[in-house]
Amino acid sequence: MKKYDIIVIGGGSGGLTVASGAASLGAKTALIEKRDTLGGDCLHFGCVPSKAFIEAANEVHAAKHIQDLGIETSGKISLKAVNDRVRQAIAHIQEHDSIERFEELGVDVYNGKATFKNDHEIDIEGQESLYGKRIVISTGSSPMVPPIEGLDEVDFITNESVFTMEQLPEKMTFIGGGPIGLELAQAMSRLGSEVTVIEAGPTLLGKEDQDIQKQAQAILERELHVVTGASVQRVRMENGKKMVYYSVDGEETSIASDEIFLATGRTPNSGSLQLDNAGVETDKKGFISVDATLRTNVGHIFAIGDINGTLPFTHVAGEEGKLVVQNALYGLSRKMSYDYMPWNTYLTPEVFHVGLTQQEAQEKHEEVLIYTNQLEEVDRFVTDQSYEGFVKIITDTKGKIVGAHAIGTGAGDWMQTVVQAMAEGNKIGDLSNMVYPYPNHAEAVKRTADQYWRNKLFSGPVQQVSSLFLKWFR
Ligand SMILES: Cc1cc2nc3c(=O)[nH]c(=O)nc-3n(C[C@H](O)[C@H](O)[C@H](O)COP(=O)(O)OP(=O)(O)OC[C@H]3O[C@@H](n4cnc5c(N)ncnc54)[C@H](O)[C@@H]3O)c2cc1C
Ligand SMILES: NC(=O)c1ccc[n+]([C@@H]2O[C@H](COP(=O)([O-])OP(=O)(O)OC[C@H]3O[C@@H](n4cnc5c(N)ncnc54)[C@H](O)[C@@H]3O)[C@@H](O)[C@H]2O)c1
Repeated sequence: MKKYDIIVIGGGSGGLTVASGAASLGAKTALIEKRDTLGGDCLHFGCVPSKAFIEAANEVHAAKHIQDLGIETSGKISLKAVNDRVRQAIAHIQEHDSIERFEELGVDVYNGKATFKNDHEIDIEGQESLYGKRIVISTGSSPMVPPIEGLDEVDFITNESVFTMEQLPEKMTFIGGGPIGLELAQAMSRLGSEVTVIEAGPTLLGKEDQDIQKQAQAILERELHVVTGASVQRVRMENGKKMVYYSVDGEETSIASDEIFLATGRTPNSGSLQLDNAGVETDKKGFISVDATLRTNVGHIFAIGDINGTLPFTHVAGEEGKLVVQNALYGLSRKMSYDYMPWNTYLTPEVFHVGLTQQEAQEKHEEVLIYTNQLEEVDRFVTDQSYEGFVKIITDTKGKIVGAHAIGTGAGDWMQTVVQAMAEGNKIGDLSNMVYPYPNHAEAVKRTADQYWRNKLFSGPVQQVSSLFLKWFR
């Protein structure tokens, strides 16, 4: 049996970070991936295809609206052509995540489904077993299929099938109004489908700051039919249409469409690992429980990425991977912190999030200060004619940033300056002290932060001392 310093199960965002990091540090490293290719969900069914798809849909949308500048356009959308572009993006990035590249880095890559034989030995379907001194589980997650009557009889689409569709459905119903549902619902609508989103919760984007939720929903409702607070009862085929029956406030209604897209959350890929053989514990939903050092209850087995049920994002899986390389190889107990972990939802306009929402901050801190700025007050957004949205920065009473949120075109890029400030322990006033080239989008951050000095300097003792001095000086 081959012996390794570290075995990584799952060749996605988290697993690849660990495998390349460990091999680069000289550890004898094995990576087991059940699919033929590396890259995981992010590359094949998640971030990469969805962002390529969204970009194509936004180009179609822009082309339709170019008439405002006097140019006529006509023609029909080819969903196949859109998805060909998606495949090109995947193929380009796949080169970076190729098996050959990882082998060159010194990783032994095994292709097959991994299961635990015991807490140190892993079986690979149809192949030899491996021994690992340390084991990292990074097997990701899959679309969660809720127990809705009829879903086993009516075909539905998920993020795993949408990027191979060739025909644009005339009407689509999305069940679930989180990031996956909304990003793709808006894209489908921009390509020309008539889209309805049915969300069980009281609002869309349940994890966002409430003011952001409100504005995002108002903007999306111009392009999508949105139903919130809905309980989906059943789905079934009727006269060639896919019917979704749901009720709001006890009143039942239905909607007919050509396709149903399910985006109701994620379920962990832990079921087939035979974790019991290793004694690794999961929570009730099957997510693998870890402590802050990302160790499971079995000290030499770690779990990172979607499988541990913390924040299901590619960059989180990557950061967790970096930490685990240190903890696993050198026996350290460094702790993972999610305090300044940003995320961005790629709607138009984008929705950016870092730290606490206003609601969370007000629960956690005795007093918080809220600074907001509308994008219509920032010249670059005005010249772009794209000034819908706002920035909100939340601080404690000493100016320490505890959360920041934005909705606006490109927010994920220009809000990054706030993430850097938070990570370096800078305060809101520091964001105002930087120089921003005029006219850029990040000035939205500066204008929000300027309010801190305005409040500090132009009210209270500083203003009083200043006016006394000016009186005397005259
Ligand atoms: C539509 C969509 C859009 C998204 N957009 C974004 C985005 O814009 N930004 C962002 O940060 N995140 C985004 N995400 C989330 C992101 O894709 C995940 O958080 C990320 O892929 C998680 O990485 P991971 O390593 O945990 O799992 P994965 O990348 O899924 O990797 C898990 C790997 O393990 C393999 N595997 C599973 N079981 C076994 C087994 N028993 N043996 C061997 N191999 C196994 C799988 O085949 C897979 O390759 C999106 C997700 C979706 C679905
Ligand atoms: N831009 C990004 O970074 C990005 C994009 C897409 C996905 N992701 C990641 O993927 C994760 C999963 O996304 P998601 O949107 O599937 O999950 P989610 O849990 O964020 O949202 C699922 C939504 O479906 C609703 N829902 C659940 N069951 C329902 C039912 N029976 N009927 C109606 N509504 C129902 C929930 O209330 C929730 O609002 C996200 O948390 C995010 O971390 C990130």
